[in-house]
Amino acid sequence: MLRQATRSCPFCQVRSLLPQRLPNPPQQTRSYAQLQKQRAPRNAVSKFQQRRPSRMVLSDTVARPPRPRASEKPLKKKREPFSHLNQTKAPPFLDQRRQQDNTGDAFPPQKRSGRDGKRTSRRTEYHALKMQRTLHEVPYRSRSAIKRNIEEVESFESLPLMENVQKAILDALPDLEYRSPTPAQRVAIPALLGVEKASRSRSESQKTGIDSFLLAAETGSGKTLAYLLPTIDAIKREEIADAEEMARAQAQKAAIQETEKRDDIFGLESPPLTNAVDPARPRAVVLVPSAELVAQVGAVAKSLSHTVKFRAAPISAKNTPAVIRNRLFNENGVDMVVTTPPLLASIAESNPNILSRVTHLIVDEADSLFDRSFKPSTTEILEKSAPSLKKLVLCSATIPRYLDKYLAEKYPKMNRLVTPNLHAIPRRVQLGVVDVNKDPYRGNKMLACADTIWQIGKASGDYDPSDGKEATQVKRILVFVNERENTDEVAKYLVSKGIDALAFHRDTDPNRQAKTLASFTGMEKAKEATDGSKGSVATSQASQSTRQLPNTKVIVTTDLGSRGIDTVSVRHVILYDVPHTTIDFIHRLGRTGRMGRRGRGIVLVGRGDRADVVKEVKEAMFRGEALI
Ligand SMILES: Nc1ncnc2c1ncn2[C@@H]1O[C@H](COP(=O)(O)OP(=O)(O)OP(=O)(O)O)[C@@H](O)[C@H]1O
Repeated sequence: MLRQATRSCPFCQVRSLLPQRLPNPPQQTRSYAQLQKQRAPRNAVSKFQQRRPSRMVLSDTVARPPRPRASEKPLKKKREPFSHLNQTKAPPFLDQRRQQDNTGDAFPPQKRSGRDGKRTSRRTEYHALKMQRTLHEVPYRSRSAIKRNIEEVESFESLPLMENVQKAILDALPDLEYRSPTPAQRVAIPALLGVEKASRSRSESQKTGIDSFLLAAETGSGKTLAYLLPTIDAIKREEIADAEEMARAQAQKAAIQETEKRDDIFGLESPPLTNAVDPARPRAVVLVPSAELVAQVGAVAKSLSHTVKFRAAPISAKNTPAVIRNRLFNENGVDMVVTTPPLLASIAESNPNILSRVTHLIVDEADSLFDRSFKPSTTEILEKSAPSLKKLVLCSATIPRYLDKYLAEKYPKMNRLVTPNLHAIPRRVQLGVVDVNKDPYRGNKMLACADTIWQIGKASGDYDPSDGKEATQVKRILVFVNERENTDEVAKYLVSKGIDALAFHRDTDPNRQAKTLASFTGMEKAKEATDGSKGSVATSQASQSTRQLPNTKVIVTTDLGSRGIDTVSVRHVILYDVPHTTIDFIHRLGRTGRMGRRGRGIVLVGRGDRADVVKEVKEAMFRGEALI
């Protein structure tokens, strides 16, 4: 009993009262803090951490070139909490700094961090987000340097793009009176055109013949044009160079034939040279993860091709074999193919020549395309196109650590093009939180979701700062759930509450999908304005309910709807489930507030949801900081 009492009370000093024969257990001498540690070891992980998919973690070194290998760098001593005490010699860096600094002040007022020991401004610590370890940190010093550099690019005219490519920009951005490049475009276009060719990249291209780029920029920042414009410019220049080369070769051949003909009077006349194009051998390939993105990027490429005159072939598994064949094996040839990796890899198996002329390979949404499901087909295409490849561009709004690590190993000299706001959600997007556990919902999330949609729908028209006028009458709301199985269930419930809602997932009927998305991506907007139709797909479903919410359309979707889709008309995003990672937060909230517009995200926090994570995301958004 006595021993038990002493064990349970760490401060108890009655150990000496114990009889000698009882062995003195070592833990009795430990402090309370030590006992606490013993109960909850430092490296213990919470249930949430155990469940967290370890690969979905954002990299904190996107902007930096990879570290030297272990064999190249000196071994660093591990830092213990009290390791700075009991030292008999000042560390060498302290001596050096003291020598440099005449004041002798060895400890600057600001926190020093980063591998290079440069001064960074003190930023807020996000503990819950740190547990998720999902966000990238670009030092604020680097962000300012990038900002200063991109300020020099004021307009598209100042970029060395070909004249007709400059003109084509008007076709790609038709509704805008004043067009200036976005930060992503200011960073990427000069680098991809070779104006700001980093020395690292140059030395690599001399070795391998491939210039590799990683374009990491926030959602809705115009990455599509950032890679399409320089690619189209390059393939047009190649085309001109090839035509000149061909003309020269033909002239040479004709001259040789002429002399041979003069010398050989009995020889047969050789057949005339044909200028037939080689079908299905594109110069550029754009890889994207979904058929919806194929259609979207294909539409931008097509809009540019009206002025520049090049042939773009968007092909996906949603097209019929006949359509794919016609687009790919066009008798006039094809310059750019926009597709998904599995489809192109399967075509390349039966037609190995298809990748034999590719000089530009763009991997959009690179974090998805280098994830487990797409990686085999993406790398296969990369390997097959390597002999002719000149430029490899990887592009994404989020760079997880597994991708950063993979790229550092595979392309150590990769040119990293990062925008100042990477991994931050724009401040013009507000985040609201609905506590589902409170009245009137009392844990009923579906009710909370329906009520939130009704409140948005009934509110008077939003003011659209980009238009300078009242926003469109129809309000479009995206609801994100974590599991695909829940999309139908939630959509059904919303319909029963008089809301025009649709589930959008991989198995949705393609025609219905296309129609629904068109209304959210702004393609149907013009039609609506002219014929006054609401373009609703689910109106008939909604009409079953007695009370109807007018002029509001809702799509209930998963990550499928969060990747790359340019939902310009969406002003409200509801996060029905708290996203598992900050990567998902960025992509889902990234569907609103695109390209300078304002937006609102609403998170429904129920039982078991990480309210602490939501709180820190909200704080980071308010401060305009990266979600680290
Ligand atoms: N320079 C510009 N000025 C105004 N609008 C632009 C400009 N460049 C692109 N846009 C528009 O911005 C919107 C978003 O572009 P885009 O889809 O390329 O973004 P993104 O960076 O790829 O987004 P995400 O990461 O979500 O895929 C599009 O509607 C596009 O037309």
